[in-house]
Amino acid sequence: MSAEYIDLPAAKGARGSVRLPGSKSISNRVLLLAALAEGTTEVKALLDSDDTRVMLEALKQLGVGWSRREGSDDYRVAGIGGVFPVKQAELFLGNAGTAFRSLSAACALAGGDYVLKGVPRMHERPIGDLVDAVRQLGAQVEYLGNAGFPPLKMAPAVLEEVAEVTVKGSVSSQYLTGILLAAPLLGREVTVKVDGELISKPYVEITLNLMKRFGVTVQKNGWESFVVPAVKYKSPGSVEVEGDASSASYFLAAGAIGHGQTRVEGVGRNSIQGDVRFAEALARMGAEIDFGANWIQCRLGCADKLHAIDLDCNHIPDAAMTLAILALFADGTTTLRNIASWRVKETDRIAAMATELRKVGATVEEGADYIKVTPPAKLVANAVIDTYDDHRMAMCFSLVSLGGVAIRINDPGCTAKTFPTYWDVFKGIAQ
Ligand SMILES: O=C(O)C1=C[C@@H](OP(=O)(O)O)[C@@H](O)[C@H](O)C1
Ligand SMILES: C=C(OP(=O)(O)O)C(=O)O
Repeated sequence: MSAEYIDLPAAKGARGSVRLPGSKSISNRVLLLAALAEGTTEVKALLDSDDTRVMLEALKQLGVGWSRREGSDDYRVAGIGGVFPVKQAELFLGNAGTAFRSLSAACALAGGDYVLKGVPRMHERPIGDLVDAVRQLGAQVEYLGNAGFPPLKMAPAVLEEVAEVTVKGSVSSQYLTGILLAAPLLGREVTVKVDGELISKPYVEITLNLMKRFGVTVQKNGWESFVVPAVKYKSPGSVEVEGDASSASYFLAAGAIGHGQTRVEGVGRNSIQGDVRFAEALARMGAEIDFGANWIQCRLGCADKLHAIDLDCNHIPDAAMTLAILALFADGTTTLRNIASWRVKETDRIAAMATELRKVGATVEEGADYIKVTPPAKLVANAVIDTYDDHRMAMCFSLVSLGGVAIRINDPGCTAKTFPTYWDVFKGIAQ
């Protein structure tokens, strides 16, 4: 979608069932694991979006063969069983944190000359903690722009026989994920220690779960250290990607805001994604939630308003943005805490959320790591929302229309990062 804006009419409600696109976090991890593994992997229901496209393209440039089954989101990846065969490449990774951080670690240990770059915003997203960690292993990494940020230039690592590496966990969990995913390339046991409090922990659970499916069982000692054995990745044959739990949050919230009943299919009780716990927060706000093995359903039930909540959202940083919108429909002030990482994502999400929520009439207080949202007596109609090239800002603010006011969303095409078909799917549930 290349339109400058989309006008969403005031909707009376929301109802319906949505099949979710594939999980971004699972898709990009599985692609890298399948690439590094011995054997061929059939990857089913991969997310088709900007973030996975840059990952697929980068793997191709690094010499990994893959093909897509025509007319489907199913892929066959021919694992290389070790390090990348192409020893020189310049990779463009857009604004995909999951691709940038994991490929940085893998390329740094892969014995080649690589340059990794992205869009201007990616060059403002920190990566110093990951670079510091791979350097302990002997990686030769240089900053091409500002120290601590992409783009990065890598020369063949002079691998040292160190048995331990320490990574900081307080800015992004993706650095730890990157080191864990790449560690089996070392061919020896290595202990990865976490320095300081680790944020976004459920994403590391996804990493460990998928590494195990590819034959590498990491020994986890609390959240302090992880022992990665000297075992090579082996393809499990086939992997089916779950629906995206962060994308699910918009449709579940729609059911509550729109006083209807909505259902998402593709994630459920058995999900390995931490963002399914968004449903718990929604239940605390008064919505009725039902879980099946592979679906989640939401309705507001007899409550006519949602309850305000005060919640530590560190475990659900992405879906927590949807809670900030739900706060517009609550009976008091909602506080979302421990979300400092919002400031270094697609945009400064705390600032962006505060600015745009004020446009629809909310009273908002922001701090370094929290946001407090007090709803207006009446939502302002016809607000024009800026989205800051942040897919979640666009998807979040679409929900305001379900509260019975028209809204304009600028640059709706930015949802392509994780959900290119979002607007059609959204129109399908808005009444
Ligand atoms: O590992 C992952 O797949 C992700 C981790 C989270 O980032 P942080 O660890 O930087 O919070 C999350 O926000 C991002 O969308 C996906
Ligand atoms: C933070 C996000 O993305 P990334 O994987 O680029 O960090 C996100 O999708 O909300």
